[in-house]
Amino acid sequence: MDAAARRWFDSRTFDSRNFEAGAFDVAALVRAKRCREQSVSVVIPARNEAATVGAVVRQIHQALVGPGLVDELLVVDSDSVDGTAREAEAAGATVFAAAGIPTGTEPSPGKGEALWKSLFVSRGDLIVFIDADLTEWGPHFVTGLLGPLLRDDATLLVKGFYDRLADDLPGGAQQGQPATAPQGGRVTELVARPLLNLYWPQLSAVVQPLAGEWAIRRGLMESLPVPVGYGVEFATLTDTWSRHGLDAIAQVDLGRRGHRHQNVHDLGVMAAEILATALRRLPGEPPRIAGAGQTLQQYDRQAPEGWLSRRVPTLERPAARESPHYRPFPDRSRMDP
Ligand SMILES: O=c1ccn([C@@H]2O[C@H](COP(=O)(O)OP(=O)(O)O[C@H]3O[C@H](CO)[C@@H](O)[C@H](O)[C@H]3O)[C@@H](O)[C@H]2O)c(=O)[nH]1
Ligand SMILES: O=C(O)[C@H](O)COP(=O)(O)O
Repeated sequence: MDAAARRWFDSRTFDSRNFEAGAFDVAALVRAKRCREQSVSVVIPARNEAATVGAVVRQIHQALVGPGLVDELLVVDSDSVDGTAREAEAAGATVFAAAGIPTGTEPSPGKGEALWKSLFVSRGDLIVFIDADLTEWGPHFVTGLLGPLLRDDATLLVKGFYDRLADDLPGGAQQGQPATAPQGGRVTELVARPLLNLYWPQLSAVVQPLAGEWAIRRGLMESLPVPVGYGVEFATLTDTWSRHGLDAIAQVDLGRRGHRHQNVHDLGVMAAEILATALRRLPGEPPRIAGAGQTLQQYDRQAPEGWLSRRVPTLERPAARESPHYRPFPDRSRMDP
């Protein structure tokens, strides 16, 4: 392993269960938050997650909003056509439709778009992103991610990591038996990790570079360009490293994580988005993405004429703080009790 990556792993990896006794405890985090005059937003991007978003919101609401750790709990509804917004609201979230958030830009579908737009409607100094499709997880995801940010001002970005459950893949849990090996994270293992090892070896010790559970200081997030699609995690990680160095990043072991798996054709589109995000960031003249590269052709016997033509979103939003629609300073008066 790259020596810098190894040193980083040894010094910047934490465990949400035993990070210095009490440091992940809700009461201790609330004290640290108040002492540092920080406010916290939890943002959950959700596209057609009616089946799971309610439980995710409810658990965070019950465990962390009441005690005062999370100041606002937002769901950004990313063009859902199911009852996502209704479920999220009933569980206690404030819901914004991504397409309705005024940013002066033409709406574009995608997860990155939802995260970028959340900056325009949230107020926290610290922002925690949590996926809406989680099936095995807990509120310690949020406390774990906040711990390093509330402990050390030099930490700007915290990535979660975990064993990724994949019950239906080889090595996954079968018939009630625990998994022999976590086999989840196909795009992570087949695309993101090889890319990082080849071109960003300093980041090769980030255990889950694509984790959808991460926390970031607003001052950093508002300064970064954001791919509208699934490139958002890869971009945030590599851009934070190139602008602020390795020690601005920390990672936290959150245990185990289960989520809804996408099929391999859908993951193909995600992989293409991550490749486009990475190619754009390679040193030197960025290779042009040909017009036709914006679609991915996938063979499918059932499709008309045998081929699916999938759009690959490669658009990136400029740093939010460059937008005249962006309010740069959180309105703390509305957040502190
Ligand atoms: O257009 C979209 C697509 C997804 N989502 C939401 O984003 C989250 C993650 O999306 P998902 O389709 O579940 O992604 P995964 O297959 O789980 O992909 C992994 O890898 C992605 C690429 O890095 C990350 O963005 C994900 O968070 C991470 O879990 C979920 O809450 C989705 O509802 C949106 O809000 N808008
Ligand atoms: O992060 C990933 O690699 C994708 O979310 C795919 O995950 P899965 O293989 O566990 O479905």
